[in-house]
Amino acid sequence: MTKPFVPTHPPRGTGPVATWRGFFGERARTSVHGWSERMFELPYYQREVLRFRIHVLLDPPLIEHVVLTNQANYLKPGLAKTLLGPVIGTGLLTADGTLWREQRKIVAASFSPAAVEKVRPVFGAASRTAVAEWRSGEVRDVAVDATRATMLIIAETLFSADPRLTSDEALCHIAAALDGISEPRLQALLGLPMVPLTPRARRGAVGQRYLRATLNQLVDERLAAGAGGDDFLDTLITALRAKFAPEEARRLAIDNAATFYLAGHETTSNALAWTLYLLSEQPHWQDRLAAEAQGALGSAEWGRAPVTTLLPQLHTVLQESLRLYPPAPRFDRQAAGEDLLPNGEAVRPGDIVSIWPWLLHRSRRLWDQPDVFDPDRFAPDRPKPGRYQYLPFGAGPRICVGAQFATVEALTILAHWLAEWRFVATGRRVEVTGLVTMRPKDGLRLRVERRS
Ligand code: HEM
Repeated sequence: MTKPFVPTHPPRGTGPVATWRGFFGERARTSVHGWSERMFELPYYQREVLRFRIHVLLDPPLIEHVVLTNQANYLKPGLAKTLLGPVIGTGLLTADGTLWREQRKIVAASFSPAAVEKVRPVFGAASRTAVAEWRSGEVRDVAVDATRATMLIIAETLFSADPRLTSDEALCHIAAALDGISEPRLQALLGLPMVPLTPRARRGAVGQRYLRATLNQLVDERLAAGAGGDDFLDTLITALRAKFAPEEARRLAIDNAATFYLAGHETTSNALAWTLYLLSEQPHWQDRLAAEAQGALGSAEWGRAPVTTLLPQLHTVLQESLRLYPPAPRFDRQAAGEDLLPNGEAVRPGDIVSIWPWLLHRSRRLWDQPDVFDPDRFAPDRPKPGRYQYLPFGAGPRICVGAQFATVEALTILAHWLAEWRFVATGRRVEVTGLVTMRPKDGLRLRVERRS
């Protein structure tokens, strides 16, 4: 019997956290920092932050009500639109109502299981490119390798590998753009002008301008060439032009190019990094998965059967990793009208409802030993967790449109890497950081050793 492994998580306090702490110090940098123990037990919690009343939903029936049953009343929050608007405009992630529905219909086909199967060879090739320069025995930041691999994959699968999206310069700008997105949130909350005040916010603004300008250029070039190709961007432009007036179609093409470029790589790269961290601490799991991956990659079924079937143990580990470190640790909605939650709490127009996979996935009411790494909880012979209890990809009609893409991509990359390489912890403490997505603080430095 091996000792239960409790992977890293931020310290927890005993009492409620003061609101101001959300704007200064570690909690302002790390959204999952400083939650009190109580929050991992409660089904519901209410707090006021500046002029907003926030309902934190920690019980599956409450979540089902908001994301499914009465979802028409719950929109993407105004604050998120203010912060993300300069980068992703009114693309799929931030749009509501009819504009959202039309865009979802347009992009759904590009992310269907059949479409994802078609791009699996790209995932394999990117996995091999990423390790080409690795030297056995060296210590590397594998979080950076994961980001590069997922970024190349998005650039290749969605934008036919345009070099303006894959250069080192692009990589730096995009990382800064993402990092700077939530920096001016106090200004946004107070309704003040969104002037970048901190160095991080200024770097973010430069990165965001670079991304928008590059995608503007890309879309205009595609439009000038007739957008007759069959990659994601050309398909998107053609479908948008069939539905919207030319100028709106052009703007939505740029908004969605930015949306998919940003939403489509950072989350998956964080999932990869957290999985490698967990495995570096659990060598016996790593050896099991290496054997499974070697068998799958060498079989005639690779490339034909679904990766989830060929890599059942790796799939349980990925699911457990997404439970412990959901790359999107929270997502919110804002009430359009009045409502009554199933627990009897009244919701007023403008209230925020906040859904926290980070808290929900570690709730002591819902999980057995929630802080322990135990991939077997996802084994096929065990009962599946409830639909609204485990939501790394969200739930309801707005569930992540890239969930299948991300799962197949992550499993493919991990299979290639684990089959050939051993990832060894260096003894350095790993900590969590991030406001919008959750990643290892200061990267993930691991020793990589070639398996003989
Ligand atoms: C492990 C990887 C990923 C995770 C954990 C993740 C997580 C999520 C979550 C939680 C949502 C729902 C947010 C909400 O309801 O407010 C979401 C939405 C979305 N995701 Fe992902 N995502 C991942 C990968 C991807 C990929 C690979 C793509 C695209 C290539 C993508 C594109 C999107 C888009 C466009 C939406 C908005 C969908 C809509 O509102 O209709 N994501 N994602």
